[in-house]
Amino acid sequence: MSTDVLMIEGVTRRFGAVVANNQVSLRVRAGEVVGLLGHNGAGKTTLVSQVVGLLRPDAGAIRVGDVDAVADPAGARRRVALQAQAQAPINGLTPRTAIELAGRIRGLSPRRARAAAEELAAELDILPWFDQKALPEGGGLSGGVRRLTSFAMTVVAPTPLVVLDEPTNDIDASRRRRLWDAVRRIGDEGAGVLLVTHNVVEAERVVDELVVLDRGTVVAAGSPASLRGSHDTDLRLELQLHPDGADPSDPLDAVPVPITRRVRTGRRVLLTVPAAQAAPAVAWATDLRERGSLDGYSLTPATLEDAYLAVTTSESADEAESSDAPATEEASRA
Ligand SMILES: Nc1ncnc2c1ncn2[C@@H]1O[C@H](COP(=O)(O)OP(=O)(O)OP(=O)(O)O)[C@@H](O)[C@H]1O
Repeated sequence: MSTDVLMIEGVTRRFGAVVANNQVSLRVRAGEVVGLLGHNGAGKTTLVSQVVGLLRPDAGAIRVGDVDAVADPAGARRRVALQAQAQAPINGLTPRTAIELAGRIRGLSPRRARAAAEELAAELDILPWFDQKALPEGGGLSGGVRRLTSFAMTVVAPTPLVVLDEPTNDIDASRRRRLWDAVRRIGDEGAGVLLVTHNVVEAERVVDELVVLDRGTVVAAGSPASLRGSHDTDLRLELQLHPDGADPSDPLDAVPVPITRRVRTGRRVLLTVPAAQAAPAVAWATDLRERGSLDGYSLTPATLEDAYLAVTTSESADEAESSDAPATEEASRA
């Protein structure tokens, strides 16, 4: 028997002229955490909506376990726990009640639901607000505590497939770390997890596989190590520009070492440099900083984020709307 808890094959979905998903294929096996990465509007939520039966694909197949999710969306839905991108409607409830209720709806006994809610609240560090009511218009509980409560509601009972759509939005750094650890634990306990996120750097710690969507199409897929792959011998030289934004690496000819990639986000410029060029690159950046042409710089190994930028950044980066997406990118000069 296949251990696939989710199999997506050749899924295409259009909205008028927009091809939101174009021949997308991916699979999630039991015990595996698969990250789905992509810029704003890449088609991630459209894909998730089809997995849970909220949208029908124009073409392609989706199976959740042994169920054909296109023919039997209700049957598929019973095998999926979804944390949607929108906050769960919990006004009038405390996190304790909301998580227990979700557990009861998913078939836990009252005793087991109570115990599971308390364990999750401790794991996610939300006990200080556990008995505090969510009030209308965002009152009573912060956005981060609401998001963590939604996550706990999603994972309170075992489900073959867990789909998390941007679960870390609004959450502070220390609780994000707890949430990532909980995601990994849920996979290790046997669920398949499809994790939609913008957070490439943090997701790398917990995912087994990554699928990168760019304008509806899968442009890369594989383990974090294999995606970093060819970039292992590259270094990242990050320049911090002055507030006036003057960029000493523009034009690229001004840089005395070969640059394989240049991406600018605000006052940050990421230059990908071959490892063999580390010494002249540092000498150049040090000189610029001493002359006051830079606020600072750092030289580090290339990361998964660099690999991600390499596959998603087009020469006309006009879709780059998100704050963590590149603003501009220049072509290579290897
Ligand atoms: N109901 C809809 N009607 C028309 N166009 C839509 C609809 N839903 C999504 N789209 C379009 O489909 C494309 C993919 O959108 P989608 O929300 O799936 O992207 P996303 O990767 O989830 O983005 P984000 O990271 O911003 O949530 C976008 O161009 C979007 O404008």
